[in-house]
Amino acid sequence: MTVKVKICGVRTPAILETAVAAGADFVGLVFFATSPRNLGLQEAASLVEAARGRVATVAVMVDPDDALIDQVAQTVSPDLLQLHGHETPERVAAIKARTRLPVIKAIPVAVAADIAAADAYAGIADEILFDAKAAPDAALPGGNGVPFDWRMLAAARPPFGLSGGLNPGNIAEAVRLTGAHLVDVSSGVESAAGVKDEELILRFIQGARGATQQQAKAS
Ligand SMILES: O=C(O)c1ccccc1N[C@@H]1O[C@H](COP(=O)(O)O)[C@@H](O)[C@H]1O
Repeated sequence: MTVKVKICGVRTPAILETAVAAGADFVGLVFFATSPRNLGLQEAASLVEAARGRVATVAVMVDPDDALIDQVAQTVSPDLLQLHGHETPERVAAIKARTRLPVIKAIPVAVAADIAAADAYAGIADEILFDAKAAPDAALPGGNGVPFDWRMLAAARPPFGLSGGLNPGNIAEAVRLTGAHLVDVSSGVESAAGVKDEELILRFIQGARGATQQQAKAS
């Protein structure tokens, strides 16, 4: 199994090129006003145009209303959507029907019981992404660079994605321990909030690929 890698919070053409050259499968474009990775619609549309056919683009949104969904779908035209808020299964289904785009649904995890929340999205979300639940006083619902205890994912139904505090130093262990088929990183490949680092992106993707090979040998 080859682990898919998503580099989230891409904001510049140069970092898009780094992610493509390093072999990323997905790049994430964030639409969340208070995030240091937030993008305007036109900036994002330019990045999607440059990415088309080379790496899949994911629009990351948090409890978006229909107006934002329509603006992103029509102006930016990403390949997928990532819903990172409190979207119910019904809302996810409605957004999919409205946009005809595949949806990644983030499930926040703090305690083992949180894993079961994913079940309600079976057959609705195209991908489940287990992410660390943000602290109540956190400014962002995601993208905080904080991991959760991956051992809780023993109760998760594969396939699933993993995010939250991943970085070049822990990605190999994360893949080996969880068996995630998709890994998603933002803070862990940044030199400062919202500033992606080319070297960290390269090392992260190499670490994910290396872990895949070891896992394949062991099975
Ligand atoms: O990255 C952001 O700014 C962001 C804002 C709002 C919702 C989600 C966001 N990012 C997602 O958060 C996780 C974990 O990120 P990190 O690696 O711990 O920094 C990841 O799925 C991002 O797509």
